[in-house]
Formats: sequence, structure tokens, C-alpha cells
Amino acid sequence: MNKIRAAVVGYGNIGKYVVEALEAAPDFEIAGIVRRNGAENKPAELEPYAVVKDIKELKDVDVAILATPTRSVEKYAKEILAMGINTVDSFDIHTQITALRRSLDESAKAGNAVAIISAGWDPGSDSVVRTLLEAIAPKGITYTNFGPGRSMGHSVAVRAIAGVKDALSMTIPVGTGIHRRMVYVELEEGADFKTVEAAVKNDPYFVNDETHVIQVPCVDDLNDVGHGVNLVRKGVSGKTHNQLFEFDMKINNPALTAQVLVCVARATMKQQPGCYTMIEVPVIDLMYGDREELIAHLV
Ligand SMILES: NC(=O)C1=CN([C@@H]2O[C@H](COP(=O)(O)OP(=O)(O)OC[C@H]3O[C@@H](n4cnc5c(N)ncnc54)[C@H](OP(=O)(O)O)[C@@H]3O)[C@@H](O)[C@H]2O)C=CC1
Ligand SMILES: N[C@@H](CCCC(=O)C(=O)O)C(=O)O
Repeated sequence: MNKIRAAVVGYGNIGKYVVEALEAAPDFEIAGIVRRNGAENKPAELEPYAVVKDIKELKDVDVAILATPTRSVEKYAKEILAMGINTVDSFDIHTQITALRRSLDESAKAGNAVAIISAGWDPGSDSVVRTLLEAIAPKGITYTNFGPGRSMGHSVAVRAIAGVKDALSMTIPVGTGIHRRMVYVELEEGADFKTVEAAVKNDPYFVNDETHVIQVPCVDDLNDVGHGVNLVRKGVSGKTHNQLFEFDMKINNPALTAQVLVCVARATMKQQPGCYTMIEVPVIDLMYGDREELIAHLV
């Protein structure tokens, strides 16, 4: 069997778990890890792998798994798709997904490659669940209630603000798909708390939610990467009301995001050139194994 050669771009919270998920997958091999500082301070667990500054330094990469901040995804994806290498990412600014899809569709087709975007758990696997539930009860309301837990995307956005040394953004479910954001910040020496607080509250990640910013001496003392979702749809199948569906999970956030990225990386190998979201990809393409055996086992 020819293994799929994957590069991991960015070695932060998600990147570390992507390496583990690739190591556990029978059909993948790690082509290398791409880091801004290359092999400088190479962590012990990456000893068996090439760690480089530029993906061009790696050989025969089939797919690049982008574990970078969401706001860097488009730049990395465009460069990599132009080389004819597939990309997957977990881009999570929901209001910008269709724009990213249009932009990367052009890049992917030009590079004769495949991009699957917004492939984490939300957006990502939850999007597939929402789609399925809406198909089987076309009229009705779906509520996606997160947490309580750490949003990686919101925490990354706060860490990017000048003067922030570390940050933890906890998502607190208020009900009916509404969330409160509790943001714990550790500041660089001399940083002004009020300026940071205003920047957080004005960031598009936070601007629509009730947000509280709290200064703490050490974010690491508070950190817990657990998260979860309770997704409920109540609706109408045909002309019959009161169909009630519920999907619930409690997870290690980076570990689940990484596993979704890896199964979606597999699926890139089976699509025509272009850019897709997870709801556009046949779910069987996420799976490793013989097609007929999967059908016998899962259908
Ligand atoms: N859709 C979903 O369900 C989910 C999506 N996510 C997304 O995953 C993203 C990554 O999260 P997380 O792993 O916690 O982030 P981290 O900050 O821990 O890691 C990102 C890594 O990307 C690299 N990098 C490349 N460019 C930059 C840059 N400009 N600034 C900072 N780092 C850069 C760095 O690695 P190096 O130093 O090695 O170069 C960095 O460690 C989040 O932005 C979030 O949106 C996360 C969870 C769920
Ligand atoms: N994109 C999230 C995962 C979904 C949960 C969420 O959106 C939130 O906590 O606000 C994340 O980055 O952790």
C-alpha cells in the first residue's frame, strides 16, 4: 500500500495532536513538519522527522495539514495549493467560510489540487451532523450549544493581540445557541489592561457575544483543553411535528480537531481539484479501509 505523505504546518496545540493522529493512522506517513523557525529547538518527539522552514524542503508531499492560526490559513493554503499539494484546515470564522471557499477553489483548480476547509469539529463534524438532521427534519430549529470549554480559535485570537502573553477563552453556554465568553489574559510587562480588553471585545470573534476579560497572573494555572457540544434539533419530518434529535459530546478539543483534520486529509485524495467543505465530501471518503467492508459494517 502506498501511504499518503502528509506534512504538518504549524506545531502548536493542534499540530502536536495531528502528529499523534498521523502516527496512529495505518495509511499515512509523515513527510515532515513545517515550522516558522524550522528545526531550531526541535522537540524530542519530532526527532524521527524532518522539521523545516519551508514545505518546499520536503519530498513528495501529498497533503499539507494546516495547524496554523485560522487567520493565517488562506495565505498558507494558497502557497501550498499552487505547488499542487492538497490542503486541509480547520478555519473557524463561520461568517467568512464561503469567501474562503471561493478563494481557495480558484487556487486549488489552478494548482490541480484539492482543499478541504473548515474541517475541525465546529465547523467540521458538527456541520455534517447539522446537515443530516436538517435533511431528515427540513423544517425546525437547530441549537448548537458549546461547552463549557476552551475555544482554541478564540484563545488564538486573543494571544495575537499586542501585550498579551497568554490567553484562555472559555465558552459558556447560555442556552438556545447563545454563549458567554470568559477571557483570561496574562499580560506582557507594561501592557495596558484596558487597551487589551477593548481589543478583545472589538475582535470579530467576540463582537457579537457577551464577553468578560479578566487579568490573571498565570493562564497556565487555569488551562484545561476540554470542550464539548450539545446540538439539538426539533422539527418537522414530512408534515409530522415534534421530531427531536440530540447530538452530545465531551472532548479533548485539540485531539478531536486533529483527528478530523487527518481523516479529511485522507478524503482530499479522493476528490476532483477544487475547494470543499466537509458537508460536500462523501462521508465514506473519510474512512480507511475496503469500501465494501465499510458498507457491510456501517450501513
Ligand atoms: N474548526 C474547529 O473545530 C477548530 C478549529 N481550530 C483552529 O485551529 C487553530 C490553531 O489552534 P492552536 O493549535 O491552538 O493554535 P496555536 O497557536 O497553538 O498553534 C498555531 C501554530 O501555527 C504556527 N504559526 C504559523 N503562523 C503563525 C502566526 N502568524 N502566528 C502564530 N503562530 C503561527 C505556529 O507554529 P510554529 O511555531 O511551529 O511555526 C503556532 O504554534 C485556531 O486558530 C482555531 O481557529 C481549533 C480547534 C477546533
Ligand atoms: N472552533 C472552536 C471549536 C468549536 C467551539 C466553539 O466554536 C466555541 O467554543 O466558540 C475552537 O476553536 O475550539
